[in-house]
Amino acid sequence: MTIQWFPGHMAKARRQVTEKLKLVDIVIELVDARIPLSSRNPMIEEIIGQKPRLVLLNKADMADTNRTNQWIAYFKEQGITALAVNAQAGKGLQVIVQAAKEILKDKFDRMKSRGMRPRAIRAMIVGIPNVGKSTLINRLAKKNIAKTGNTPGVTKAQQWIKVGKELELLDTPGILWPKFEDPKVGYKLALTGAIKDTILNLQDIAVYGLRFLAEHYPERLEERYGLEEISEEVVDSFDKIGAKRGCLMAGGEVNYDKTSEIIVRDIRNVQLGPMTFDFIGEAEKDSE
Ligand SMILES: Nc1nc2c(ncn2[C@@H]2O[C@H](COP(=O)(O)OP(=O)(O)OP(=O)(O)O)[C@@H](O)[C@H]2O)c(=O)[nH]1
Repeated sequence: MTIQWFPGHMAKARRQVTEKLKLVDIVIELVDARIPLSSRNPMIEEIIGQKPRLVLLNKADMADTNRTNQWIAYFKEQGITALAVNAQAGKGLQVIVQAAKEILKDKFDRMKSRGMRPRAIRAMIVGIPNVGKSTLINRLAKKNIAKTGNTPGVTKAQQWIKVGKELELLDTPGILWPKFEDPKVGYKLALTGAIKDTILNLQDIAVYGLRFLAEHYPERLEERYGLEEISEEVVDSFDKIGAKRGCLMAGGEVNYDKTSEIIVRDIRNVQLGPMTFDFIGEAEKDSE
């Protein structure tokens, strides 16, 4: 199964990102800390090419901290600096400028040795929908949105946001759409709110979520829904959850759509605790 959303948007977004890449020193790639692999655009390497990059694992407050640390180590092994942040609360943001400076040290040292005037690092944020791009930009911007008309090589004025003295951000982020062939990735995107439920079958998303919980966080199933395990016949578990949460139709039958909605919403809103759906092993399998 290949699901490709908005193929027209995809091509347009890609063109826009490619165009703006010329203006910046570094790309700040925002991924969802709950799905650091599934929330990346699969073409990202190809689109960004040799441009230096900083990866931010956003919504770290909603993810499993141990796994976030494992993912940071994983990116490091690939030669990529990754940081955990919470754009909403403004946590972890102070180190972004420092990390960007370190990544670009050689380039800026070379510029200096050629007698060029020191300037701020220019960056752009890219990421899939709903990953927190606007939240991060607003957090970093405070009130420092500045119009700079004279960016060399562009006719259209770009809006740059000053983040302290040392960093300038393009005010509009690049949107890179997710795309997947593996339905599992789709379920993870749906469970984290990156794609609408309507793209996939809601009951399938809920079943995936329940099975995932049973395998990796069984105690939380028990806590929230009073389930000790997910029965082979998953419908039995739906019956229990639906009955417990009052998702009944006239006649007392459990309403499976309503129950699915509750399960998906609970997972998405962290009612079952912070969790991470992607595992390092899955990344390693992909790169084989
Ligand atoms: N818990 C938590 N929520 C966050 C965080 N960052 C963003 N959010 C929430 O995630 C939702 C989406 O954030 P946006 O900033 O609109 O995401 P975006 O990437 O700009 O989305 P698009 O405009 O669809 O491309 C909002 O409800 C934010 O409040 C975070 O670090 N933690």
